[in-house]
Amino acid sequence: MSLALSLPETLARARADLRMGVPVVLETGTGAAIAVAAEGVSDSRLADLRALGAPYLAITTRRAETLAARPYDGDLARLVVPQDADVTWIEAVADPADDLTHPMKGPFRSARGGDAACARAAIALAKTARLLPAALMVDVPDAPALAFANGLTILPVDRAMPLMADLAPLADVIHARVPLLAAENSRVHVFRPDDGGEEHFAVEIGRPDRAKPVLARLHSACFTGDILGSLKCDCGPQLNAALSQMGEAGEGVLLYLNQEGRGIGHANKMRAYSLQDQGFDTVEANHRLGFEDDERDFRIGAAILKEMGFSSVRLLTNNPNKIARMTDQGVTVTERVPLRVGENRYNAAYLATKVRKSGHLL
Ligand SMILES: Nc1nc2c(ncn2[C@@H]2O[C@H](COP(=O)(O)OP(=O)(O)OP(=O)(O)O)[C@@H](O)[C@H]2O)c(=O)[nH]1
Ligand SMILES: [Zn+2]
Repeated sequence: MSLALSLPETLARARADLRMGVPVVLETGTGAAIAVAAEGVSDSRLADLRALGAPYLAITTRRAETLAARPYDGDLARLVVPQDADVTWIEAVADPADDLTHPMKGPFRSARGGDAACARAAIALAKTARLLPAALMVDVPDAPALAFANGLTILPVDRAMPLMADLAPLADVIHARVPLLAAENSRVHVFRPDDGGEEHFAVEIGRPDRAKPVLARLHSACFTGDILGSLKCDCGPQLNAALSQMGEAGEGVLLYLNQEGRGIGHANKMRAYSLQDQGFDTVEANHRLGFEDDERDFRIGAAILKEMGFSSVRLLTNNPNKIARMTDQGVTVTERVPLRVGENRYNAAYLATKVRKSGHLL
């Protein structure tokens, strides 16, 4: 018997550590580093890291582009933290909130050469923890000793990265009848991934015939639009229209995927909204934060559909990327059913940006 943690368990713990501001030790076969999330880093943590060596800040190339810093590592840059830099410097590099009022003055010095695998893993972890994609790090020679002496999680990067890239298996934990305003004969299913990540929901309306294409919607969580009735997007009206359409047809399946803010998490979506108040559009705001414009993983939607026995769909969407991703994953899209509702004076520019930059269909 062994009580040692499995790799998925260690990964889940590392993610939780980063969210709490706790350092994580990352190890490859040839090197190791200690990392903390840049978001909310404290003076004492910075001092702890300085005591171990020369700290650097790993950021994505998207963020580096805004800062005019050199990304020598392809998808990321490792910025050398100047001797006199304090936590406000780290926050200002990681978070674009004050880019316009207090532009960061470079030149930034990027590390070149060496292995960026630990930095890449730290950024991937920060993203899955729904934090800003930036990590304060120091290379350390004796990672196991450091982790053991301080009770820190130690993550083997070479095995963790493929695991993070894989789709975590999802289990249909429970389903129960929930009569909805739009459709009384409805059931809600809860799907739980085995990596400790977010649960997702499926609303099954009626008893759709698994042998025929089902009217389906892949809805991404939008707290502001779905719950608060925000006028900045079209999510709430789309959710209600999709459910009504399925109710009228007597059957359908709506997946409620907990990928808030196109997969960047709610705090980051609010950061993006704050940048939009400064004049950036939805795509530019994501990029300034260091994210791609869409960080969602649509394999989850396809996996849930298949798990429920659906292999072909009539998909309610204006997003051709969703159709492509379903097709890639072996779900046949027999028809695109347009879903254009809820345009108003606050979201007109947002919807136009999605058509212009994200390929959305009118
Ligand atoms: N990052 C970010 N996310 C946003 C913004 N506005 C809305 N969202 C999120 O975008 C997602 C909207 O997803 P969907 O309704 O599936 O929209 P879509 O990809 O345009 O596809 P269709 O609606 O199917 O055409 C939700 O997760 C929202 O929280 C924004 O300005 N920035
Ligand atoms: Zn929305």
